[in-house]
Amino acid sequence: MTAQVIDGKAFAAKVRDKVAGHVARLKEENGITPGLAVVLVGEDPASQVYVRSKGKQTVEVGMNSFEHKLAADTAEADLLNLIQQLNNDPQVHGILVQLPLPDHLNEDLVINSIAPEKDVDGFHISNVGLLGTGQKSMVPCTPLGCLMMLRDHHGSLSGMDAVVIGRSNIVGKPMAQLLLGDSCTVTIAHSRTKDLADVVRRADIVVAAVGRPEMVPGDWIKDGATVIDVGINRIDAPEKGEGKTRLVGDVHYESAAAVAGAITPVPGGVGPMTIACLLANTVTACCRANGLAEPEGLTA
Ligand SMILES: NC(=O)C1=CN([C@@H]2O[C@H](COP(=O)(O)OP(=O)(O)OC[C@H]3O[C@@H](n4cnc5c(N)ncnc54)[C@H](OP(=O)(O)O)[C@@H]3O)[C@@H](O)[C@H]2O)C=CC1
Ligand SMILES: Nc1nc(=O)c2c([nH]1)NC[C@@H]1CN(c3ccc(C(=O)N[C@@H](CCC(=O)O)C(=O)O)cc3)C=[N+]21
Repeated sequence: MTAQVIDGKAFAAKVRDKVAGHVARLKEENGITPGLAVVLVGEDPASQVYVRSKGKQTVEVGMNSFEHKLAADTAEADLLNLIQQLNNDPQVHGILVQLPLPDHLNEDLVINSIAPEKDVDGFHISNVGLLGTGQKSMVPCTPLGCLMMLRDHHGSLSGMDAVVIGRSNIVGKPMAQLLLGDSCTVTIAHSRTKDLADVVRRADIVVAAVGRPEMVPGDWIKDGATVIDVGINRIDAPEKGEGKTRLVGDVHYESAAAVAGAITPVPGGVGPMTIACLLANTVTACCRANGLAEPEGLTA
């Protein structure tokens, strides 16, 4: 089977259009402009690229973007103070603290200091608990984007065998919760999993979120399975010229695309959906904060 390519870039553009429509209505009918605050600590080049891209897309859909860039050696108390200010600022409906944080900062403490209703990443312990118990929450952007693409492709996911490779708090675990919520039979694999190849071969849906370039080969994929590749790995690309690099996923794309039913590419798959879902979560947060009806089709 040759896989259908799931075009995350095109899907993300549609999600952003919907978001822009809701933003326009909020402005016109309610006089409210949704606002997203992004906090970046330090100068990690990849993080700087993501933050710039988020800011640009936030403005493009008509929302306010507030960027806070702090020095790498910022004291924890100063960061917590800034978050407190943003929590209290009625212009700010969503807060994102870019991860990873420098080592001297306690990531859990920082994330849990964000007001849960403004936690558009869905990383706060309240949101994690709400998601785990099937209650209304803020859903982490990357897994939400994956779920939207899966639902769009399959309609119902009920009864499907899903394998999530990776158990991080930001991707693997919430992804597994969402798939369970849609009645998949879910397996979570990780670095201690025995016979990973055999586990993956049983899956109708494979979500790879590991951070190891091209570690999942095509011969692990069941014929016709749907493959969602979350990995973003920059590797050397001497074929493009000296010192050049390129992005690859956690799945070996060519061999997997030869057997899968559908597959997301890297780049142009999950990545763009992550940012689109961040914007969607910000509109959702804004509507909830103002007691307005939630936008349809933008939440889990
Ligand atoms: N597209 C997007 O929007 C986003 C992409 N990413 C990308 O997704 C990938 C994963 O990110 P993240 O979840 O933060 O990563 P983490 O490093 O936090 O987690 C990686 C997971 O993979 C598991 N793992 C590591 N090695 C193996 C192995 N050999 N076999 C099976 N499992 C293994 C680890 O297991 P264990 O727990 O046992 O150590 C861990 O659970 C990265 O490439 C990241 O860049 C991340 C966020 C957003
Ligand atoms: N608090 C927090 N929330 C996050 O959601 C978060 C984070 N911290 N830290 C880092 C990871 C990573 N992440 C990505 C977002 C978009 C792309 C993306 O748009 N990728 C493009 C390619 C971009 C490029 O060319 O480098 C694509 O896949 O097509 C990738 C990765 C969000 N993360």
